[in-house]
Amino acid sequence: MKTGIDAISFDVANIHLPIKTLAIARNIEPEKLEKGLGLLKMTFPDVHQDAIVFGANALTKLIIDHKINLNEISRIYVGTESSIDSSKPIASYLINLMEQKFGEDALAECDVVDFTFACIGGVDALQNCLDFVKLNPAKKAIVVTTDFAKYDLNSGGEYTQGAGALAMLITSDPKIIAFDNNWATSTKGVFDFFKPYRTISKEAITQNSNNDSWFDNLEAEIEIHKDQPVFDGQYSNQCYMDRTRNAYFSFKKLKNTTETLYNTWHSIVMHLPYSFQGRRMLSEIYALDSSEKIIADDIAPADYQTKIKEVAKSEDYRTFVTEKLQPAELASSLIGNLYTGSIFMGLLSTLAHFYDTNKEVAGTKFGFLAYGSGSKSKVFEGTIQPEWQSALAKTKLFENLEESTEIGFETYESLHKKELKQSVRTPKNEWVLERIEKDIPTLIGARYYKWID
Ligand SMILES: CC(=O)SCCNC(=O)CCNC(=O)[C@H](O)C(C)(C)COP(=O)(O)OP(=O)(O)OC[C@H]1O[C@@H](n2cnc3c(N)ncnc32)[C@H](O)[C@@H]1OP(=O)(O)O
Repeated sequence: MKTGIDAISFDVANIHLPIKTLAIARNIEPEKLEKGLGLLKMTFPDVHQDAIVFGANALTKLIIDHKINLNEISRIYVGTESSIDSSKPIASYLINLMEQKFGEDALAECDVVDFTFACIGGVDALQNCLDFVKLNPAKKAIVVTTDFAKYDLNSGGEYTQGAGALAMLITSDPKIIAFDNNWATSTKGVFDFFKPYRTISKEAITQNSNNDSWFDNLEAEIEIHKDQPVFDGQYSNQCYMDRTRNAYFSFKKLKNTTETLYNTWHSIVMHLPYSFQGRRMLSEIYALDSSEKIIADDIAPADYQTKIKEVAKSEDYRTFVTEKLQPAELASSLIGNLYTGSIFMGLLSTLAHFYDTNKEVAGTKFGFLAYGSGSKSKVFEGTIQPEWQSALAKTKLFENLEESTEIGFETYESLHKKELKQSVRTPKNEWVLERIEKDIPTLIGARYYKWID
């Protein structure tokens, strides 16, 4: 029996800052960001958008565009690292919004939950849903990945920001891709990137707030949770490389093959926190798994990294990147980081590219290398299904991204600081954040959303 993705929808922030504008404002060479990291545009949420809005929009599109009968949906599992609540999952908000749109009992018997493990939470949700459908072939599940990748102003992560969601229907008769049963995992507990609760004084908050009454009853010190992570960029890259390399070679063992695994994959889809992360991280695996022994067994440790860098610059590796990785990078360059959604956007970008260029890829195998900080990697593979093109006909990824509205640097900074009160774009056919309760004691912090026709 096959299990996999039957349909995909997405919603990304539809305003963006050109990366060149950010580079100039921050005194960074634009070529470093454009040619070194592959960044062109950075999407950013509008005033009325948050992770719940993106998730609800992607889910609503999936249900409407693919005429999904909600009685058939047994699970909605959400991958996210942008939760706004330690108790109530984003999945609970999504159910509430689907009830508003499709009827009070629309998903009354559906199991819903959030999965959090940095950027790999969506892959964890997918793996669970695939297992569920394998056991219950008549049932269907939906995986939603939704995030706002927000970094501090002036930080090394600032140029990798982005925001949006994907929703994927998982069935036992998938039209887009069927996943194989082998999944390899590599895990290690580290602090490369995380979003801890931090202690902050009431004085510091009130000094930075224009709404003092909100803080009147607070203690002198409180714990706050920031959207922005604490991270060590170069260390996070090292963890990414170590985990994916280990998972890749475990995957070879699972498959009991000595063949160069990446040669068996038509396309490679990796977690892309920025467009060129995959190509910068994969050169080591490319060299180690080569039949030509690019890296000799007796190489001195001091020469190892130099050799990997040489491989990354070689003509052979560049050709390999163009053929196998570049299609997944295209959307990332125009969006930025989607955290849990990045790997799935890579899949959609690859398929949308082949769709737009009329390339038939049915029957080919795609390899997936997922990563989440903290840290965990999963390697798995799937086969593209004969009906992938008809299943993607409505998606129009690149046409949609073309319609994004450019914003200037001042607008970006005021959105980042939450100072802007009026949306940049007038919402249409989408969910919006209406208000956050500030007064009723039993509802303080509750978020309310509405659908705008
Ligand atoms: C969240 C996760 O998924 S964990 C894994 C990734 N980590 C993150 O995303 C955390 C947040 N981001 C960050 O910390 C940073 O943005 C990082 C670590 C991703 C990048 O760090 P930076 O210090 O900005 O860049 P770094 O020095 O590593 O690389 C710059 C690249 O541009 C290249 N470059 C620099 N200047 C130029 C130029 N003028 N023209 C062309 N290329 C240039 C460099 O050669 C280098 O590429 P190479 O190593 O392939 O040769």
